Amino acid sequence: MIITVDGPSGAGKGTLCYALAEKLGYTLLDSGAIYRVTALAALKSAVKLDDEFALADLARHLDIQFVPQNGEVQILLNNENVSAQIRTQEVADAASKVAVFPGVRKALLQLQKDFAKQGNGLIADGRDMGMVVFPNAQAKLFLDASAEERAKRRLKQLQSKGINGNFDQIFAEIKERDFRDRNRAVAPLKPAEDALLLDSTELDINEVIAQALQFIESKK
Ligand SMILES: Nc1ncnc2c1ncn2[C@@H]1O[C@H](COP(=O)(O)OP(=O)(O)OP(=O)(O)O)[C@@H](O)[C@H]1O
Ligand SMILES: Nc1ccn([C@@H]2O[C@H](COP(=O)(O)O)[C@@H](O)[C@H]2O)c(=O)n1
Repeated sequence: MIITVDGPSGAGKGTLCYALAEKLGYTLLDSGAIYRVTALAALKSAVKLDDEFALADLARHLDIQFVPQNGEVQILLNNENVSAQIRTQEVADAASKVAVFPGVRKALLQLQKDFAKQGNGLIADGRDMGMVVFPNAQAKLFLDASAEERAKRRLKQLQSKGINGNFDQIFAEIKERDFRDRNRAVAPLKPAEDALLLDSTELDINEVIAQALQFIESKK
């Protein structure tokens, strides 16, 4: 079974997908990490973030590995563990810039589809999982939350890591990334017609997981 979870930044997709993968024993595809690694590779090699041709070439030749370790997946770029580096705000912002280019998206498509070949079921987390990468998925979810709630969550997440964040700045960054993700010409962020829309603004994580599991069961 393939389950897709799409939605904007900070809606709780990663948290939900991790829990679903654990509960169901499925493979997890964090497609955002692939865009982040592409962006990091560009930043490291001084490829400009507006050079579609060079970015697509970089994406086609990306040396990326996903290495399971102690229940987590470590992400390697050119054999270097970049799991922490790809989580910075700079890389998130760069990822949403490189993700607008059709050439980049095309170059990364097969890599994402290949995750379904592992055969034990797949939970795919991203922006275009249900619409583009796995249009035939059996269960599609679109997880949303208000931009203000998502910014609050991101601030709390930073504070829990001992990092001081600024709410207004995080709120502005979330809205900017939403705009870019929702308005790009190719694979814009939007729910598939057959997706369950789940607004988590007023739901805690356990309620989101319970509703998602109920929906998945109904699709089995
Ligand atoms: N329903 C919820 N209620 C409160 N906090 C939540 C909820 N879901 C997730 N969170 C928290 O919000 C933060 C962001 O969640 P998460 O990283 O899962 O979002 P995301 O949609 O995967 O974001 P991105 O697309 O940017 O990776 C985390 O700190 C997580 O613990
Ligand atoms: N399927 C996807 C996944 C991600 N993106 C872009 O990457 C950025 C980072 O994603 P995170 O989920 O890790 O925050 C995101 O803002 C998107 O621009 C994408 O286009 N398609």
